[in-house]
Amino acid sequence: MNNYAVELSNVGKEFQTYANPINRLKELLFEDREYSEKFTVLKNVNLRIPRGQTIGLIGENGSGKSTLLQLICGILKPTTGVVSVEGKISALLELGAGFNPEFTGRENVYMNGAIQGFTRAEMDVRMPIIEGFAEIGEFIDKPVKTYSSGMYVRLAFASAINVNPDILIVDEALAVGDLYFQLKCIEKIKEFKESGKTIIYVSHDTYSVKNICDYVVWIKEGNIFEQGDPVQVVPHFEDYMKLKKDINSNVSNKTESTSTSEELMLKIVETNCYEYKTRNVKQQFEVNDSMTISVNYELLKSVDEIVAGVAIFGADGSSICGLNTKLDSITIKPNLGENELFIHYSDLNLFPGTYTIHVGFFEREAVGRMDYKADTGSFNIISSSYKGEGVVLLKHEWEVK
Ligand SMILES: Nc1ncnc2c1ncn2[C@@H]1O[C@H](COP(=O)(O)OP(=O)(O)OP(=O)(O)O)[C@@H](O)[C@H]1O
Repeated sequence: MNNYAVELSNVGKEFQTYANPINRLKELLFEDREYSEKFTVLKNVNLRIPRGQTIGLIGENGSGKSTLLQLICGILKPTTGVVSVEGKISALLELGAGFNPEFTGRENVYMNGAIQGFTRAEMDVRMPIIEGFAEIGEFIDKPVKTYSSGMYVRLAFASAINVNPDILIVDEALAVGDLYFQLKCIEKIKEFKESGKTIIYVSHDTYSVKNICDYVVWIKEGNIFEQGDPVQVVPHFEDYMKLKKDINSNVSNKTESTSTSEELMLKIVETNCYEYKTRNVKQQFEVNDSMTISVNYELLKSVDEIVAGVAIFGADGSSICGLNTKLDSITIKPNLGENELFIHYSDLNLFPGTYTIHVGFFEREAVGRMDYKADTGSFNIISSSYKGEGVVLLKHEWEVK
């Protein structure tokens, strides 16, 4: 047994595309002529995933992440190169893949088990565990085509993780479920990780990639563009995506406000800006002023721990400073009912302009959102004299030699 769960050597994947279905038929009938075009999705990919690693795949839409996962799962064959996998894979691929919509949830779970090599008797033992984890009630005996996307992902995750795989593949699935279920999944993924199993995690949510993964691979236009420690690679990717958005500036780069209405655990009520010393509510600050932001929130359900985040954005939507209590090793004691949280900035050093405040509350891993409010408050920086250009007044000294 070697040390790698997955090895890709010079892997390439081409798809044949047809301008219309007639061309596909023509190609079948007239074998000597080509009516298709070749479309290269992956080029010369070399990747080794050590056993026990949690690896994140990131990349913009259409970069080839899902194709790569399908090659690892054996759903697709590579056009060039070799894919070798050691161990049993269980994949939670993008919504829509995996289950037969005409069959009931239960039938699909049994089918999934059979594909994984389990006998009916073995699946009889696992079925109550899967059913209990998914918590979809009587829908387990209804055709999957009647499921909401949330129900689908609940069953898909429960079924994928409870068949004792060596390698778990999670593609964008956690983004669909409600917070309560996300928390259960994150716990389960952590358990899985701690037991030394391999996880391949694909997500557009770079925050969760930084939190969950030990290693990250950035796929760009079908190639590995950068790989390594998530703390280093993810910011490069974020910068690249931000630059792209700035170029296509009609696309908003702000995160929308969200709260999971199904399982509301926490509600952000109000955000205010105060003068640092007097604690008077204030909207306008001088460049070098200090400021306090207060966040009133209501905790509606008891939880073990919560993480709070406050981010300041510029008028153009650029992120100026995003902080959270987990990154600063601050623990918030979760008290049911109304609470007030303060963050003190001792020296703003921002240039004149309007700034907006985004506030978010997360579960203890800071991956699942309990509530998030974009533009929940704002403040202005004014200046009686012209001090410079840009966003931030960096502390500085001039020297001439
Ligand atoms: N069966 C197919 N036939 C032709 N082209 C395909 C096929 N499957 C995928 N593609 C193309 O391959 C490219 C890569 O797709 P893929 O789904 O792997 O990207 P991705 O990085 O997972 O994107 P996303 O983040 O949007 O899920 C896309 O341009 C897609 O249109």
